[in-house]
Amino acid sequence: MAFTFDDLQRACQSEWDAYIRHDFVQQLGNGTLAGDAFRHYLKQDYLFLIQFGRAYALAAYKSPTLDDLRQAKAGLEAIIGLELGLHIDYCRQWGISEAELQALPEARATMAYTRYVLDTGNRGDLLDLHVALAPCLVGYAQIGKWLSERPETVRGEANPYDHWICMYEGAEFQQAAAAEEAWLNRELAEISPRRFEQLVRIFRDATRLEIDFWDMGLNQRM
Ligand SMILES: Cc1ncc(CN)c(N)n1
Repeated sequence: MAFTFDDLQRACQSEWDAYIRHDFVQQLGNGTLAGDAFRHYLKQDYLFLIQFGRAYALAAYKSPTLDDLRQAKAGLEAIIGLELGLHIDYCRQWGISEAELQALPEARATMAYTRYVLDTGNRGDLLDLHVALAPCLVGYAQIGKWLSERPETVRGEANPYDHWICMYEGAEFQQAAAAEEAWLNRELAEISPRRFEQLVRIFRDATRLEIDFWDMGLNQRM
């Protein structure tokens, strides 16, 4: 049997749905999310993206083939080149300067998630690391698509979070996530059922940590 990314998602469907359709996401789509909750999330996400940049750099270091190395570089570009650049501009529009971002302390949820991924990558192999990274890239692409398709989502100037939705539903982010999913599908096709179960555990844990990250934003917890 050849496993795929969809099998990973199905194995953790309840956690995956709780992540993709989290209250934070729904309120953001409806335009009703409290501004302070969004600002808290934005600040922590800056710190998150820097650590995830390191994780993709670790994936590059662990890549045995040129194809693997190119995939790690594409992930690094999506996070550091595309997303973090837009993020810094976006923070400025929300009254948060780059100097303020650089001086921020990390919330516990940020530390827990990012260090879990780095630790998984350090002690495991390249596939363990990409599976731990998948909820980030593939998950936000699904969130962007889900928000753009659901009828309750408020679009345009009536929603202060419309730019955020545009970033994740946009072609560049969607293509980066599709490339990551394709890489995962090639690797998952080769593994045994026992190895798949090990990867399900990693995927579930990373997805649960994404849920905690949304909770942290909603509750403005440090
Ligand atoms: C917490 C989190 N997870 C995922 C993404 C999308 N790269 C993000 N910006 N922040």
